[in-house]
Amino acid sequence: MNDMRILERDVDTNTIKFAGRDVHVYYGETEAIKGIDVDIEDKTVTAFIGPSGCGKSTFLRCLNRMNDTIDVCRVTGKITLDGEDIYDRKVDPVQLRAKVGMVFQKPNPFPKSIYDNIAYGPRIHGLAKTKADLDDIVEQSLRRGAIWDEVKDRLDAPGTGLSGGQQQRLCIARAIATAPEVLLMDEPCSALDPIATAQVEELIDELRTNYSVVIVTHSMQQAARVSQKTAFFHLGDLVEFGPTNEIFTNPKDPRTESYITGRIG
Ligand SMILES: Nc1ncnc2c1ncn2[C@@H]1O[C@H](COP(=O)(O)OP(=O)(O)OP(=O)(O)O)[C@@H](O)[C@H]1O
Repeated sequence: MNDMRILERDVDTNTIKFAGRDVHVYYGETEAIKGIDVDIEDKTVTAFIGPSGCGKSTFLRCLNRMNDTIDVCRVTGKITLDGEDIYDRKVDPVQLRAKVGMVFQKPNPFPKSIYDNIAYGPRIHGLAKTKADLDDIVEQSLRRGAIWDEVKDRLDAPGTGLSGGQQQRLCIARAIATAPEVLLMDEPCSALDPIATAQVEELIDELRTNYSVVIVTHSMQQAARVSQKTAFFHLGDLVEFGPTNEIFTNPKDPRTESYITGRIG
C-alpha cells in the first residue's frame, strides 16, 4: 500500500537542475565513465542503478566534485548546475557542496552533540546571525529530517548514540541544514533495517517537494518505490534513462532488461 501511495503521488513538471554532456571520468588510465549525457530534473528523485563497478558512485561524486579529493581521478566534459559550469575555475567546491549536499552509505555523524552535528555547516557558512537563528535552523532541519520528535529532548546528547536509522536521518538533517538545492545519496539505506529503511524512503519522498534528490541504490525495489526517473549504468555507460515505471516495465535496451530481470549484476 505504502509503495503504491508513493508511486501515485503527482510528479511536477520539472526544470533541469544538472545537465551533464560528454562526461568522462578516469582513474589514472582507467576510464570509469565513458562519455555520458544526462539531464537531472528539479523536484524529482532520480535513481542510479546498475551492476557493481558500473560507475554509479563515480558519476554521483562528479555532481558535487567529491572526485576532486581523489588524486588519480580526472573528469572531462561539462556538468552544469542551473546552467553554471560546476567545474569552472571560479567555482569554490566548498560552496558547491553546501548547495549539493551528500549522504553516504554508512551514517557518519560527527563525534559531537546532536545540536552541533546540525549547527556545524550553518556556522561555517555563516548562515545564522544569532543563537536564536541557529536554534531555528537546527529545529527546522531536524523536523525536515523527520527526527525532531525523537531527539528534541536530548539535543546535547552525542549523535553517535542514536540508532543506525536515527543517525542516517540525522545525517540527512545535517545535509539539509546548509539549505542545499540538491541531495546526493549513495546507498543511504544499505546499513539500515527494514523499518529504518521505510522511514528514510518516506523522508526521501517528502524531500522531493523541495529538492532534487539523486540516489544510488542496489535495490531495484527501492528505486521503484522512491524514484520518478531511473538511470541504468553498465560498464561506465549510461545505457538507459527515463521514467522509472517505463524502465521497470518496458526497458528498451536488452542490457537493462537483463539487469532488472536478474540476469546480469
Ligand atoms: N578511488 C578509486 N580509485 C581507482 N579506481 C576507482 C576508484 N573508485 C572507483 N574506481 C573504479 O571505477 C569503477 C566504477 O566504480 P564505482 O564505485 O563508481 O561503481 P559503482 O557502480 O558505484 O559500484 P558499487 O555498486 O559496487 O558501489 C570501478 O571499476 C572501480 O574499481
